[in-house]
Amino acid sequence: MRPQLSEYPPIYSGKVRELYAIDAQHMLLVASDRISAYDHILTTPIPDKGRILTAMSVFFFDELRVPNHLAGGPDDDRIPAEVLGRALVVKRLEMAPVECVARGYLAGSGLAEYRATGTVCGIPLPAGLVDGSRLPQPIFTPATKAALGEHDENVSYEQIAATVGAGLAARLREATLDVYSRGAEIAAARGILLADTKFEFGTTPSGDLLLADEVLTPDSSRYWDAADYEPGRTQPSFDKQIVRNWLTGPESGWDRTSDTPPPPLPAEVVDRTRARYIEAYERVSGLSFADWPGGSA
Ligand SMILES: N#Cc1c(N)ncnc1-c1cnn(Cc2cccc(F)c2)c1
Repeated sequence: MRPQLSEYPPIYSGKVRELYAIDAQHMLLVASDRISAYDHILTTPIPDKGRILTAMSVFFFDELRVPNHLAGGPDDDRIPAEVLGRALVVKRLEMAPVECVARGYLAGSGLAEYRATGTVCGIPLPAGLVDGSRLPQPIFTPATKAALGEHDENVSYEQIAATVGAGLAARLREATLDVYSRGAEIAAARGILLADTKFEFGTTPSGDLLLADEVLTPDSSRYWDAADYEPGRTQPSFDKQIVRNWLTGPESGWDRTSDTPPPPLPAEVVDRTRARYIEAYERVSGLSFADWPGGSA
């Protein structure tokens, strides 16, 4: 008999995910069907988004064979039926206060910093790079964890070393670049470019460094379709472009420069977006989402 979610005390509620306490050593990490766009949490959920992104994390945890915080499988008995397939039992860790970002391509805040300084997080880059340029090699561009609703702040490696110590900083950089590079290689072989990603790591009482949080999902990474890749412009998001285009198009009636919240999404936009998430998972993993636990089936 599975427990009720209400039996687990809530610890933290993020934009699209929640964290609950199971016991002194374990937590329940729950991914919702909520989607964000233009710094707003939309009122319309994308059915199965939580399950699809949980499946993606589990695929990469397994495929990359990285020491990680998973304490059970997606059908672990401690997972309540109402969140089965979109929740994972994880080991409770001492989390490093660092957003461990790896970038293989120039986009977002990295592009803005490069245009202003020629560097990202203090790392000098070649002149002449444009929006979407592939970098000569992936770079570690850490950030401080911002409060809910705020943007993380890019910081230098030296600042991270001063915060967490040189030893842990070096371990974080090495693990971040290793996991990103191998994950990006798997995805690229299947026509999906992982432009950048954000990892979180934690340590066990015995000092082991484990990969935590979600891994290489479209919420923690930029997913681009290799078939549409063209440096010199903003690349379309594999998963969110349908929503972005509708919200900024004439049909939504929404002005993203206003303070008004985005309107609800039409069913067609929801359906196409759900299909994009499933396509991303099935292309990257080679697995069928129909085989993933939970859902109405
Ligand atoms: N993962 C993990 C983790 C762990 N294994 N041990 C201790 N703490 C964390 C932890 C704390 N904050 N977060 C971010 C986060 C993730 C998911 C949902 C949320 F609401 C918030 C992760």
